[in-house]
Amino acid sequence: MCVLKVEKLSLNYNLNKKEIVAVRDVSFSLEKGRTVGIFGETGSGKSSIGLAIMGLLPLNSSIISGKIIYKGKNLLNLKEKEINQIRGKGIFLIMQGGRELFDPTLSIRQHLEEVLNARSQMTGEEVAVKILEFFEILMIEKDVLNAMPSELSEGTLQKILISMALMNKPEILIADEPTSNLDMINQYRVLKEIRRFQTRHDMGLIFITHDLSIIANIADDVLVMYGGEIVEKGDIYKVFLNPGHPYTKRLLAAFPTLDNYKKDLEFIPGNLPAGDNLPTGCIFHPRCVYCQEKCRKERPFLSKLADNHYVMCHFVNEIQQWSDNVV
Ligand SMILES: Nc1ncnc2c1ncn2[C@@H]1O[C@H](COP(=O)(O)OP(=O)(O)OP(=O)(O)O)[C@@H](O)[C@H]1O
Repeated sequence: MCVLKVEKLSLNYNLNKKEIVAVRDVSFSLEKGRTVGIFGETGSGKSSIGLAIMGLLPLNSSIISGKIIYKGKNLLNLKEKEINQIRGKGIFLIMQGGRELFDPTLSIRQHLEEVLNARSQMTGEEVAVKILEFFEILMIEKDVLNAMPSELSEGTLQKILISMALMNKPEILIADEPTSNLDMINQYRVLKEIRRFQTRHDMGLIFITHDLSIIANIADDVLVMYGGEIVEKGDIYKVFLNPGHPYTKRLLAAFPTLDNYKKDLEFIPGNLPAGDNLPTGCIFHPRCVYCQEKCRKERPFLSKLADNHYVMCHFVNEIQQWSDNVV
């Protein structure tokens, strides 16, 4: 069952009188109990999508077009009071940058009690038991409860944010780089716990990251973003095993594995285009080894490569046949 549908979302930022294109024509849907992984380099528009869903975009942003449908309503048309009722229990966002999200004058215990008391009828004792359950699973020391945010590391704060999110039992969790400050062991624990929780509560998960290995580990479907656009999307196995877009192909070729250990890794020359100076035609054409005249002039649209596998490239079928040693 579909729990969230994003349709042709486009949004810009205005900075020093310049229009910065952050997201262009992004569409996807999230099913109950499933995970959509949003992958992209820094600045490719991932966080802006999460903020748009939550109605938390900054004042210098503007939605150019699109819809975000949740329980039959377009979230983009809701008043602040209405969207406030959805935030937390309906859709919960774990944002990047843990420390700023905590009130420096409140202890961790006060933060967590606030979350649990606001959302349930639990007694003080039940709240304490619940908090300690999550702490144990996520390997957080009990003493942390009485600490102030300034006394804790970024990694611990990140794990506390994740506990807060899961305690809320949201229908949809948007996790924006939730494990970026954690070491491998903690990352593994947190991902495992999120997945366990997801299965138990049938939670829809949107997982935003620039780490391909995490996407491979957690996502059912993946959106590969480049310069604000989805250049490839679909079933994780199809995209990873048979990438259709030249950008995805290069990314996966640059992914370190034991097989290519110590070999020169492939890289993509050039940089992500600036949002106020997007290339004409295909957004990836200045960096594409397969670039043709048409790519410089015409913007491609997502076309179907297979069931639940779409690629935004004029020459997707030809590239599959062209010599692989170009990549
Ligand atoms: N408040 C803002 N004002 C102006 N431009 C912004 C603002 N927030 C984001 N941008 C620009 O919008 C584009 C998309 O940014 P966004 O943060 O959504 O990307 P991202 O893929 O999430 O990056 P990261 O992984 O670094 O968080 C970038 O060009 C970014 O510089």
